[in-house]
Amino acid sequence: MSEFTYPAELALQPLALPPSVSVTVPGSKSITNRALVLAALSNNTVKGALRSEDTEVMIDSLRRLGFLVTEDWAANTVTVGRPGWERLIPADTADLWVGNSGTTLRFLTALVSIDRGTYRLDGVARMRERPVEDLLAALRQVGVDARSEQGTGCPPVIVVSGAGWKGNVLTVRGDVSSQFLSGLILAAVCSQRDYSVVTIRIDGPLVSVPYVDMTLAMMTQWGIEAGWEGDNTIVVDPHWQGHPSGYTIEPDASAASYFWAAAAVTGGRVTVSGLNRTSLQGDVRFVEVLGQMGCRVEECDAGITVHGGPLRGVDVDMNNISDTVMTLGAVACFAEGPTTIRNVAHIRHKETDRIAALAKELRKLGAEVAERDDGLTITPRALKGCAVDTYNDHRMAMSLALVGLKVPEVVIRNPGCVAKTYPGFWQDWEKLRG
Ligand SMILES: O=C(O)C1=C[C@@H](OP(=O)(O)O)[C@@H](O)[C@H](O)C1
Ligand SMILES: C=C(OP(=O)(O)O)C(=O)O
Repeated sequence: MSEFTYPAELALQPLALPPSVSVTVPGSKSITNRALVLAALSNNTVKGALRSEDTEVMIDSLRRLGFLVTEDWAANTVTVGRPGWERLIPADTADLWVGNSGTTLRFLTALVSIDRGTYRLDGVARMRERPVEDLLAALRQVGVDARSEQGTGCPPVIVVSGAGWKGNVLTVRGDVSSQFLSGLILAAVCSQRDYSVVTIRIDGPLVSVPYVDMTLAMMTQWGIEAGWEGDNTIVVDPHWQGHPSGYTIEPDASAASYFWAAAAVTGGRVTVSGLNRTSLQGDVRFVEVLGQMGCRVEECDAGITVHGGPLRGVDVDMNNISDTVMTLGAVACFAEGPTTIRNVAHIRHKETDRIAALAKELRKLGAEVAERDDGLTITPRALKGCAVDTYNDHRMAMSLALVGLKVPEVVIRNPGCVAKTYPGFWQDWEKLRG
């Protein structure tokens, strides 16, 4: 992302006045990466796309797979398609670099299995610690030779496919990441010519359910019948019924959480435009947690507005909105009474071990934090500014920025890690000054 440069450390200045602003955040990462895959299979244009490291590795990988991609970032529009109709995946061999993008790794591992070919997917050091074995095991059930190159259950991943999936029934575990299931649903679209449905069963609990619902809702928007059958089975009709002519991406609700939370911690008012509760993104419900803490939440045509006020601690199950755990962790430091976050053990497998990282950095800032396997309890104490580490995790950086709105001398180390999903975050954050 050449447009932005970042210092090694960023010293934050607290706000002089509570903000009273309306902001626009970039397109959703999760919707962009799904839409790029669907566009690649159906020759389509994605509008309002997010440009960030996670979407750039997706676009670069699609090119390496032989898809034709035209980018017009002045209009945030990307067009993707196949050069011919003989193959579903144009290149029969490719080496893909997924950086630290979980969605790119998991969606493309599944996608490349639908055609004959040999593919390798690898990423940064942390990506080599992020699990993918449950997805590989599911692909082996339909005759795909899918394995972790070093036997670690993590990337690098090798996928050797004969001629797509043999069979139409798979079972996948869902307790580590929902992205395995979303990848299989996306790939199922073109996986079969011989069956009328593909059935994917979920073995055990499923985390991050709203992301699976997002995948299914997008399939419907793209003319594919896919949906739940009971609580633990997904059925996909692997035949297109037609495609949209162009597809528009919503603003990113996880990115919006930092701005709504800014209103909460400062007692100000912040509107994030372009989002409402009918969003495809579960993270839009983060505002309900702020509502429980004492904020007033207002939804109108322009977007969702949060009005801050005195905050009280809450006890919440965040399994459905786990990308906002760290946002809430920062807000909790400014509430009356403790906040307990539950049922998010799976966030230990993300860009960093997010439970451990959040506990460590909030303690450095002065909060009292009790860590459990599946979450944490944050008890507010007097805070003092210090240099905080971000663990190369964009959400650590953007969440800790909230503390810097109120507490002097907060310094963010490696602020450039925001580029994973929000390269212009620091510029937009300055808009809180009015
Ligand atoms: O499907 C998706 O787009 C995502 C699913 C979630 O991952 P998990 O299912 O691993 O929790 C979320 O954390 C990630 O940022 C995006
Ligand atoms: C966990 C995240 O991303 P991913 O799993 O797609 O790398 C995230 O954006 O917070």
